Amino acid sequence: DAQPLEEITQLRATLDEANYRYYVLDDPTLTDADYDRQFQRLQELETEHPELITPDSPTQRVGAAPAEGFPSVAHAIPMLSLDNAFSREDIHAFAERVAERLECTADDVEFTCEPKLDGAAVSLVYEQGVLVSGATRGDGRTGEGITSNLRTLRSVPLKLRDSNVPALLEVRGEVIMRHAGFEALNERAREAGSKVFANPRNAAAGSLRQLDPRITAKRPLEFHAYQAARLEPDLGDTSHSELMARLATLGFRASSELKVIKGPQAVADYCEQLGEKRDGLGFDIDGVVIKVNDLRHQRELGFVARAPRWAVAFKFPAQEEVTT
Ligand SMILES: Cc1c[n+]2nc(N)[nH]c2nc1OC(C)C
Repeated sequence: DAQPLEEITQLRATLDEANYRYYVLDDPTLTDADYDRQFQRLQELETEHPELITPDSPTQRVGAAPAEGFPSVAHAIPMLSLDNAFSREDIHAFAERVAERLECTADDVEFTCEPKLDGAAVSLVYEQGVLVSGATRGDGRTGEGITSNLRTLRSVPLKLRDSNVPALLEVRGEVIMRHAGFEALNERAREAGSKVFANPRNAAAGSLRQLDPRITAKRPLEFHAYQAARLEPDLGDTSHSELMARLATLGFRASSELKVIKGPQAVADYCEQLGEKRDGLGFDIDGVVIKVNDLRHQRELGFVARAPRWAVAFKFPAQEEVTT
């Protein structure tokens, strides 16, 4: 086999693209049979030429070694919680507070609105475009290092897609389990007499904290990005919506429901509309995250002790728990 590296490189590119289209864009190109055939060919070549194996190869997603425990990981920037809003009045009050500090009117403030997914928040760190660390939120300042488990999620890129990758990128987002995957998992658990999960959020968090990545790999988990916490070199004075578009080109799922909206009235309308769509989404959300879009304004507004001044979560009434 004269040029194994050439065929290996081609197979990796094809499989990465197929992964991205299937698990990030929900728009598959390769058939499963085609994918499996090329995946097995790549495994064959890597077995014959182990010196050509790289950690970001699609064959390296699922490690075999169960972890003894998870190391503590200090978040470079704390993963804070959000203040809550429960009514149109609360949204207006938030917008007024922001406008006052920005010395403008509330109707001139540009917000982004996006669904607040009800899953497990995680942080992913990429250096020179390669995934080097993944951690749970933990207490906001320190989380658990679960890199091997997060590598098994097909919606977590092992290497960033774009040609000009940032030197450093920290992406934060939510790992969720869709209702269909949750029901199927609990059905299998009941049949096997093993642990049944109370809700998809617990199922996602529990699946991420499995010591054996081969178990995590079998769980129907998806990563949805919601913030670029660190980016070097940074994109200069940009906005949250532009950063999310950049994350999408780098290979992450970004919310299709993200909207740039001006003024509190239209924000409240978005919240009402999303509330009506809530039951048909196929996964749990517990509200809308409303952010000031302009990153300079976010920096000006900063944080109060435990939550940013520039963001608030609009919460929907708690849904009656599905008794499984
Ligand atoms: C805690 C959190 C949670 N979420 N969820 C979304 N969609 N965006 C978002 N942003 C967050 O925090 C940023 C405002 C930093």
